Amino acid sequence: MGPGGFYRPSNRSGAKLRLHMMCFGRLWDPVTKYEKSYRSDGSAPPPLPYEFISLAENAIEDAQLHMKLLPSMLPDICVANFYSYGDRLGLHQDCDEHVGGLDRGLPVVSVSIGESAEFLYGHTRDENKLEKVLLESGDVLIFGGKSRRIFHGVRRILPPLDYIGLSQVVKETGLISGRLNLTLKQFQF
Ligand SMILES: O=C(O)CCC(=O)C(=O)O
Ligand SMILES: [Fe+2]
Repeated sequence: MGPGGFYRPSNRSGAKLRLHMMCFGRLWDPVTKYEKSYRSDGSAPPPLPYEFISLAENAIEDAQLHMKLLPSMLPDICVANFYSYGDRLGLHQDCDEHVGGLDRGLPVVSVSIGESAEFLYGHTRDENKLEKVLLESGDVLIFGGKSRRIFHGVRRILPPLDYIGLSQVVKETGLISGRLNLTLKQFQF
């Protein structure tokens, strides 16, 4: 893709991540975190689409019906990750946002579209003690409150489904085979 589109970022060691990424609303990068406004290709992130904001707000409102203690959150950043079959994301915490928001447990809203993923999470880095959940197309995962700093990662993307097995949303958007994840967060606090 051209400037500002999906790219493979590098981590501190210089190794490329096993996924493609782009940001909306605000720039985040594994090395420079939230420090820069422009990518090395000179591009600034496109604004956060209104539809992304309302999706996150609606998801949180729905979750609050079941979990009254879950704080509200107004997203100002979306990290979009695209995983091809064979891609993955190592264990990490999302903790580069403003510490005030982290301490208050402002939730992360994570939307999955396309192929399914094995998502690991827990309060430890020890892979053997982590929980596993299958994230399928259309799933919305929320982690906030005391779980805002959980370790998490994508262990693997499941093999591509045949066309009939793909969800309506994937057929309608013409998404190529793979998994799109939208992670919505509030940086500013
Ligand atoms: O793809 C996912 O489900 C997780 C993405 C993620 O954890 C991140 O971008 O920080
Ligand atoms: Fe994350």
